[in-house]
This record gives sequence, structure tokens and C-alpha cells, in this order.
Amino acid sequence: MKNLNTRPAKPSLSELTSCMSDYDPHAMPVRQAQAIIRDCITPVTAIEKVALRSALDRVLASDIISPIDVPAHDNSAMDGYAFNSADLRIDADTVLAIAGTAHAGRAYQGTLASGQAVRIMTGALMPDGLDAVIPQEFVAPGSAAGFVTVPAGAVKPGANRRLAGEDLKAGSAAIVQGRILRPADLGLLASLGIAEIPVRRRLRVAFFSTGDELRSVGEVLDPGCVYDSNRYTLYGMLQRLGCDIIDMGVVGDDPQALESAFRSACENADAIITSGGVSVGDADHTKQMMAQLGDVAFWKIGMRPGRPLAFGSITSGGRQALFFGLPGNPVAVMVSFYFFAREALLQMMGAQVTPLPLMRATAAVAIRKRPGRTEYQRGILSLSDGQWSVRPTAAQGSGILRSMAEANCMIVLAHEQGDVAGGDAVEVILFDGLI
Ligand SMILES: Nc1nc2c(c(=O)[nH]1)N[C@H]1C(S)=C(S)[C@@H](COP(=O)(O)OP(=O)(O)OC[C@H]3O[C@@H](n4cnc5c(N)ncnc54)[C@H](O)[C@@H]3O)O[C@H]1N2
Ligand code: MOO
Repeated sequence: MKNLNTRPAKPSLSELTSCMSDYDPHAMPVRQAQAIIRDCITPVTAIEKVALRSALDRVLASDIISPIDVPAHDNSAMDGYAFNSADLRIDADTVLAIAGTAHAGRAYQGTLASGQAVRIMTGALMPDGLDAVIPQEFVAPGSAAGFVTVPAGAVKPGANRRLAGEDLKAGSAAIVQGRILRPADLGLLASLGIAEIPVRRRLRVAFFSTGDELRSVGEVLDPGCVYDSNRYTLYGMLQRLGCDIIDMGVVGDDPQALESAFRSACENADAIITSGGVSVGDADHTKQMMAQLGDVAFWKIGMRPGRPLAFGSITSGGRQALFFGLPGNPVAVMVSFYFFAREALLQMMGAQVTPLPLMRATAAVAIRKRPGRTEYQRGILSLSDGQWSVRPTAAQGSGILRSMAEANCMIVLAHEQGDVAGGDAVEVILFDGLI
């Protein structure tokens, strides 16, 4: 008999992948890989309190409830004259006697009689009984000293008055947890008088490059070798995401060195990112080692660049870390990071993940595209005659980092899309805010 209290063991990643009915061993659609990754993520829960300024770019850990009304009192939005709308004549100018002046930061002293106005400054509390303000430039010229003339129909009742709590009411949610705090949020928190902010602890991400041909900056470039650029692009991307980073340098193609690097990374970080060694040539020894260290799937994704991708978890010393094995080619490493690792890391950070904003632009030239894979082409977006148009950078090879630096956007050509004709609309993701 089936024991209903026993939940079936969770399938391993590799089982999950091979069980999928529409799984194509040669190419898994981008969306499918993204969905599998999304399902595997557990956010970090630890919270720390930081001073307001240090909360910039951090992930808010709990909802912020406004302790006060903002603004705290009704106040004037303009420099001018405050009056009671009930005193206005319907079809004629109204002459009001000026009883005094209201300055910002001080309550107006004194009681007002019908037919009286108060000279008022922007931000000053509305004197009791007055409900509207006429900006000083709108008063009728030539008012007699001590009087102000409000022209007929110049202002409506309640005009130019900011109401107490119109920005935020005491007890209402000012910012919801999961937000990556931006400058406007810091200002909003300051407007509530909150000095310490609860944020999720930073995510620790360890990364290293693999390959015997790699030399680090500062070393001699031996024949047949290349400088390790991936650690620098990864450094930049992880830094922008607000992670605590552990740069583990270059690890050669030696199983023992790789295993000890993975163990050390796992024991010190929440996530591990490597580049290189995931294509068919190298994957075999990596696969064997991974089988001992954790649950890792090696995928071929239906995309270009960034076809090979290893994803899963590594376990060592009683700790588990998320693992992304990104392809070695310098552009592939960036594209795989942006379209797989970035969202997963944001999810782990406890951040609300929103889709990257896409904009539509006109293809300035024809673009070749094979249906059946998603292509992320490096593009240059420009505005001319009020029209956004985009053209791919000349070189699209996945080793050509120069064109990534030259581009200001990615042209996203969907899985099913075929060739694009010049003048067709295409979708682009801007590097601003991403890179
Ligand atoms: N027979 C096949 N060969 C390849 C396939 C395939 O499906 N079948 N896939 C190709 C694709 S696509 C990519 S991407 C690469 C990925 O290979 P690896 O992840 O194993 O990466 P490596 O072979 O180690 O390196 C590829 C390339 O990138 C250079 N590289 C590596 N790391 C760095 C670094 N840190 N900084 C700068 N450059 C780096 C490396 O020297 C190679 O030129 O495989 C294709 N092959
Ligand atoms: O991952 Mo590769 O970039 O498609 O050459």
C-alpha cells in the first residue's frame, strides 16, 4: 500500500532533464532552461541592518511601513497667498486683506476672519481655515498695499495645497521587501525618518576560469596562450549585481586541482561560477568529477552564443552551493551570465525579479537568423529622425569581445524567428542597467 505521508524523493537535475517529454538532447530552448533553473533556487534568508546610505543597491528584507503621514501637515505647493475658497466671489475678482505671513517650518500664529488671506511660502503649513493658494504671479496687478486681488476663475477651491499624507499615509506600505534599493528609495526612506534599513545579507559568489591556455594579467603570454578575460567580465557583472565576490583565479585542466577548487568554493560561497570546460571536448572529466561532487546537468541550449551550459549544485564539507559552468568563449560567458545566472543570483539574493525591459527598434539592415534557437546579437542602437534603429556589430563570433564592448544593446531574435528583413521591427535589450 502506498504510504501517503511519504513524499517522493525530488528527482535529480539530470533525471529531470532527461524525463522531459519535449527534451531535445541537442538543444534545450532557452525558456525551458530558465524555468528549470528558476525552480531550483532558494533565497538566502539572513538579514542585516545597515545605515540608510549603505542600503543603496541592497535587497530590502522586509516591508517598510510608514510611521508617519508624509507630508505630516497640509502645506502650500506655491509661493503666493493662501485664502478660504468660500470667500471667493463667483463671477468677479475678490479682494482679500493680507493678515500676515506663513513661513515654511513654522505654524502660522493667529486666527483669521472671513475675507482675509495670508502671504505664504512653498512648504509652509496651511493656516487653519484656509484651503487654497494663488501663486503670486497670478494675482491681479496693482493690488492696494495690504490687499491681494484674486482674479475671477484664477484658482479652484483646494488649489496648490498639498494634503497631509498625500505622499504616504501612516501605516501604509512605503516599499515592499525584495526591492533593490535605488536613489529614490533612499530618499523615500529618509522622508520617513528611517535611519537603519533591514537588507538581505550579500550573496557570496566564488568564480574561477578553467583552462591550461589561460594566463592572468601580469603574466607572460606564452605561445598558444590567451589572457584570461572572463574573470574580469565576471568580476564586473557580479560587482554590478552587488555580490560579495571570491576571485579564485585560473585553475588548470587538472582533475585534482579542479576538485579542490570546487570544494573550497563550495565551502566558502553560496554560488560558484566557472568558465570553460563545458563543451564536448572537455566535459567528460568534468562530468565524472561533478557526479561525485553534486547534481549537475550539462545542457546544450538552443541559443547563440552560449550553447553549452552546466547547471546544478555542488556539495562539500556539509555545504551546498549553486553552480553555473559557463562556456569559455568570452562573449558566450557574458550572454550565459545575463540570460541564466543573473536572474538565478537575483532570486538567491531575495530580490524581486522583473523581466529585462525589451524595446522595439527597426532593423537598419537585414539580419540572418536560423529558426530553432534564440540568438543574442550584439547591436548598436541609435536614434535618427525620431526613430530608434539597430544594426548588428560587424563581428558576431563568440570569441570577439571587442564587438561586445562596441555594442550598446543585444538584439534578441526569438527561437522561432527566421531571417529579418531591413526595416522589420526587432526586440532589443539595452545594456544600460544590465552591463
Ligand atoms: N565539437 C564541438 N566543439 C565545440 C562545441 C560543440 O558543441 N562541439 N561548442 C562550441 C561552443 S558553442 C563553445 S562556447 C565552446 C565552449 O567550450 P568550453 O566551455 O569547453 O570552453 P573552452 O574550450 O575552455 O574555451 C573556448 C574558447 O574560449 C577561450 N577561453 C576560455 N576561457 C577563457 C578565459 N577565461 N578568458 C579568455 N578566453 C577564454 C578558449 O581559449 C577557447 O578559445 O566550445 C565550442 N566547441
Ligand atoms: O557558446 Mo558558443 O559561444 O555558442 O561559441
